[in-house]
Amino acid sequence: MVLKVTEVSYSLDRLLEQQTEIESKEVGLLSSSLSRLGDGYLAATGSLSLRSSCKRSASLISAAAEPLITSCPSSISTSLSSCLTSSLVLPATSSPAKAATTTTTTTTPLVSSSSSCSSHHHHHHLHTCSCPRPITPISTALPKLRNSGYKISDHNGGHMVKWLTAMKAQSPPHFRSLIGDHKFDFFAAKAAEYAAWTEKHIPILDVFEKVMKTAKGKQVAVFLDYDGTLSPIVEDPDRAYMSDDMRATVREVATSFPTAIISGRGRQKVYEFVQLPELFYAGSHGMDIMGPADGCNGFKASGTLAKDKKGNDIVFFQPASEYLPLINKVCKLMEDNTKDIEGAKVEHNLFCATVHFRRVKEENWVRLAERVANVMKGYPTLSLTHGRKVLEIRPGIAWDKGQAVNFLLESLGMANPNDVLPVYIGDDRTDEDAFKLLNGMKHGCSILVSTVPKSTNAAYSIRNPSEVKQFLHQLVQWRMSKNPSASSRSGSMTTSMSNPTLKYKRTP
Ligand SMILES: O=P(O)(O)OC[C@H]1O[C@H](O[C@H]2O[C@H](CO)[C@@H](O)[C@H](O)[C@H]2O)[C@H](O)[C@@H](O)[C@@H]1O
Repeated sequence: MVLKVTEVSYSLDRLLEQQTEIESKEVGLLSSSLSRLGDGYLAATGSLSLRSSCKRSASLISAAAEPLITSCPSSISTSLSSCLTSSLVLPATSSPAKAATTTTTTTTPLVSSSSSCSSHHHHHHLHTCSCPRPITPISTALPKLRNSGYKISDHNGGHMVKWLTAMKAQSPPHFRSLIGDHKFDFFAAKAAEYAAWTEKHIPILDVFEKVMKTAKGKQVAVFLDYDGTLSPIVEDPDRAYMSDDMRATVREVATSFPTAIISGRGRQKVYEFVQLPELFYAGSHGMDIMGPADGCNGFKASGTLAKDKKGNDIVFFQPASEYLPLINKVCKLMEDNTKDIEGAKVEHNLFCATVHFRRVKEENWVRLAERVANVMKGYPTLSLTHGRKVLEIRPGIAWDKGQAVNFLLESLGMANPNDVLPVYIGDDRTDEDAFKLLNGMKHGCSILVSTVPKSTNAAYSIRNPSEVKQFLHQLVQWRMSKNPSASSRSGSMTTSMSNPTLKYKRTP
């Protein structure tokens, strides 16, 4: 009996998205357990090669595999279940994951049977033969947006409904409400969809060497989104911590390449999470850029010079500074107007305000969006965008993450497209502006973080923060192999940017 790794991995990812309590260490552990198995199969007949040292991980893997287990005949399901839950269980001996049946895509159905196979008619049977088995169309399983009776009536209404529908589609599949073969088919079809999507947005880890060959003779610059890229998505935005491992990796990246974090969050908040003074930070979707005045990896940015509270020299650029009083006002209004909606949260991101839907019951989403639209009506100089279960209010100026990357490249003296290879990794709609910028350049490596197919401008894909860490690590290794003394520059980056004094004035 075989289970496809991508199936378990996919349902695990969905499950992890729903968990708020998992430490990122465990997430990494789980993901790497599965990714070590490649795109092959978990053979439950002999030994599974999943290993871990954490009981909670085991039960999570077990839960992730639950939809598959319930599709098996009970004898197999019991042994698989006990395999998965007996806390690791499994000798790291041979690699059944790389069984002869292994393929790199999942377009082949997870289970199959010979043409004479009678098990097609067995309701809870996991097939082991090779005839194709029909897959239930996913659309029947996708949840629909429920209308609470409110109407979104402002000029942005059309977009708003589209965004809410997109948000809904991002919700983890409700596999617990599917039964038997439907669960099985749902995950099989989803995995096949993802595999087809990765043909257009190739997994960067699969083509790392090839892509890095194009970096020969060029300066690589690294731009990283924060939420969903360096830290896993969690329910409470105040608890979106990055792991110590990830921090150490990002620090290494910054000692090897000019590096910036480009986030929708307020810059101060993202700095509190990352705590690395040697980087550039662009908060509020790029409207609040700051970095060490003595540069990053030998590259210095131009901009307004200032000092932080500790007296260190910093350089900053705030193209929307005059909007600050307005954003303060709208943020307050938004809070007052949404406080009766359970789970709604307004996050003040300095030059942007973010309204969170994640902890709001889906039947109240339209109601919340209506409140946002009503407040927005009074402020035509502001604009509205959407992200992962958020609506974001921002200054209506032509400035976005793409512009911020462009600004940083120019101010770091890296504007010549022949000499530079920018790498940008992000997971959200607002990262698309940066992907577009890179695509318009001569060289550029745009990478979307996603475990599900998404419409994107990114050329490459990567599954989750754990894989991002792996990619960044490979990048550092690549740099070291080209220039073993590269990391020695790190010692010079001593500027501390904690609690910097901000000056809200337009910079030249
Ligand atoms: O540009 P980013 O660094 O990705 O920031 C975009 C938004 O990220 C945060 O929200 C997202 O992550 C939260 C924590 O995991 C999650 O609860 C939320 O649903 C996501 O949308 C942040 O809280 C927002 O302020 C940022 O704008």
